[in-house]
Amino acid sequence: MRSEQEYVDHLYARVDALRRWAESAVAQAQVPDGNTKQGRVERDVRLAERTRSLTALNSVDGSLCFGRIDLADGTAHHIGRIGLREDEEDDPERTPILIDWRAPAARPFYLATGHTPMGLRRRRHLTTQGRTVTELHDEILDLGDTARTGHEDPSGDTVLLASLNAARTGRMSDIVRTIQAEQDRIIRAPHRGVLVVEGGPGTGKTAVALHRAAFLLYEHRELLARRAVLVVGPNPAFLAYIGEVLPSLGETGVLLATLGELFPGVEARGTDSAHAAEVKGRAEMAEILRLAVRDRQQVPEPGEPMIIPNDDGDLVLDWHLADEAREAARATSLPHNLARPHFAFRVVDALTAQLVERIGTDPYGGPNLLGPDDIAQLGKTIAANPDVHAAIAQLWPDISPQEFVADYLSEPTRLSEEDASAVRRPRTSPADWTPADTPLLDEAAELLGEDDSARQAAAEAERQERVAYAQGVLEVARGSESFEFEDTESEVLAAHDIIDAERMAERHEEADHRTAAERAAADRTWAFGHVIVDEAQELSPMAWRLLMRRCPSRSMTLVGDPAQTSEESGVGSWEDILDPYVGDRWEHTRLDVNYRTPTEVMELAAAVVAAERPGFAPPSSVRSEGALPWIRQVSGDLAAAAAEAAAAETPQEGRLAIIAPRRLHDDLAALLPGVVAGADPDLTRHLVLLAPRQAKGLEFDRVLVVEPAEFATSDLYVALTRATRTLGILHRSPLPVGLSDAVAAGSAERPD
Ligand SMILES: Nc1ncnc2c1ncn2[C@@H]1O[C@H](COP(=O)(O)OP(=O)(O)OP(=O)(O)O)[C@@H](O)[C@H]1O
Repeated sequence: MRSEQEYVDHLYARVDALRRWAESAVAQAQVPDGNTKQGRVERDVRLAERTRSLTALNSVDGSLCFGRIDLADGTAHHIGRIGLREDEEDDPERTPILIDWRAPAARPFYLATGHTPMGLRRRRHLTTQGRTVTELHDEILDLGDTARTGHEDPSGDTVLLASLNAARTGRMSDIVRTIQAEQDRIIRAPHRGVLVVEGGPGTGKTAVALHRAAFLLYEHRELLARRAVLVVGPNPAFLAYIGEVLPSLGETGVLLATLGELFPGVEARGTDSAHAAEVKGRAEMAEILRLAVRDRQQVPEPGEPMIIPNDDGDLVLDWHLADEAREAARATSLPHNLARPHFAFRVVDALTAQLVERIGTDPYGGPNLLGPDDIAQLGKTIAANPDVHAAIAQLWPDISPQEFVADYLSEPTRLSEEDASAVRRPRTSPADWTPADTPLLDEAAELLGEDDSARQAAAEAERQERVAYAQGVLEVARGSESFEFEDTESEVLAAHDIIDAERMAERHEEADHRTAAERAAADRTWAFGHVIVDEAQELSPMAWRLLMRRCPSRSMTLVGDPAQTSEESGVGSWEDILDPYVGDRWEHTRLDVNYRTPTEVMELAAAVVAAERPGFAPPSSVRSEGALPWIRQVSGDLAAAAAEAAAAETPQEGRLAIIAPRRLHDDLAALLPGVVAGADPDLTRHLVLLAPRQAKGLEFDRVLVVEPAEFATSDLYVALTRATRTLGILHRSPLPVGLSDAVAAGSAERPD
């Protein structure tokens, strides 16, 4: 133990020295090398890299080193959260003193067995508290080796079980010390495309997905630090629950978001009925919206032309003229807003021709009397006529995605009356956007085209200002001549002239210090380097369209469990989800061991699904609590009985969740001091009140399920599998069949 403590002390001394260095390096990196663009870019890259190193160094305090492998050749490596080498001054060879858990050399720590020792003699787990080594657990992998350390762990899973038995904190922690072999294979899977990780409750899908993100960031740092990784989770409480895992592994280039947060500028906090969410999520919505956009490209009715007053004579915008302009604009295949100038151009052109024809016709049949200059002048007047603009805006309006979707939802088309009335929503404030609207907004943005002309114009004006300033400084202004971009000669001259001025102007540009993840969050068209989707079974076809747009490389990890699907719009099969995007070029993996739920609880939960799906195979639990779940029938006030049971169950350490139908929440919250009913539960409290769907992905030491007959089967399965220790059920209505059968079979206790 002493020599391990000395080794760990040495590692921390190195971390402290590196941290001091990184702190001053970050300060230095803020100053650019020279004032060139190259200098600034290098400064930004250095700053990002050093800030990342500092974050990683700061994150390791407390559990820097957790393992050691002794090889058959007599060498040993310590394994930790980061890689460390000796200081160059002390050791010119810079010998590695700690191996990053993600490095290939660390792999045997996770994979070696007595059967396949991978060159190892021994595997050691170090447990530390702060910087102090408190326990050692050794596994002998070379069975012929008779040397003993006195720290042998014959079962080999003491450290794993200690971590599984630890009281929960309301925040998920990393599993880097105890990643199991089947999980390690997924975390490090070399597959570059879509990897599906399927597994029952508690099999570590979320943990594995997050560690895979950390691994990929290590393996492909160059690309992923620039493009960022997106992690999509089902709701904000879940994101808060998993939010500390990647920072604890020293990773920051990750954006955690719910579907409702993936359309920048819109906060989708509203809720839909199950029916409305299902309709909005259907694949057909893409075509329906496409046609709805076409509906916004209108023409006057035949025989009912628009008459536009004009100084040189009224203009007649009739069906024929508008239809030709519309066909020409549509033929560009550009999105609606980007095709609009083509429509406008055609209309103005045709109206000009109309006027030229009317004014300039030679009564004696000769050629038109107007010359090119007259015609150009007429065209300019028409193009500047506000009534012409208004007519064009009426026929082919410039629309934002928000306006368009709000309009569509206020008068839905191409849906059955039943579906239309489920989604119909009067145009009100933006606070009404729901997560199921986000993919519709995204689809609309694609169909309409990014209307960033105002932003571009502002940026261009700013750039021109900087250029003008720089030009003044450089004294390259050409007398009184101002830049005219209308004729080629001045354009060539202007372009030539401003090259130096532009370089100069760049020096005045503000550098963008945001991280890739921050920039990605604000940019709808950002292409992420890798996308991880948790609870992937819940997403609708329309949501998949959005996510696939965010990941053109199709480098994705999708984790989920079809048996836990609760959303009506969720896509049932991986084939159905993926076929439209990657055909059959995706890989499927399974996790079959449940690390969360004790055997007794899992058995009861599995009975609920098996009642509907005979032959259902649940994951097998890695441990047992020795206590059967209890089920109690209440004849009086259910909320009062639940509050009483909760008070008796609330642990000193760890967390208790009451999972109850929403209709009981207000009554329960009134009876339980400090408990809040609401959409955004605080999971760090000792007692948490949740509706079944809010419990998705979460876990608690103890769980109390109230009135299970009111839950859909998949929701009940989720609720029953949240407990790491004990489960109790209270009900007034008769139990669902699966549960009553399980009680009859002796899988639960029935206390009086
Ligand atoms: N190798 C491991 N070492 C320690 N703990 C682990 C390991 N694998 C999983 N766990 C723990 O098991 C619990 C369940 O893991 P996780 O939430 O990732 O499962 P899941 O498959 O996503 O479950 P669900 O489908 O119910 O959301 C977590 O507390 C996690 O930390």
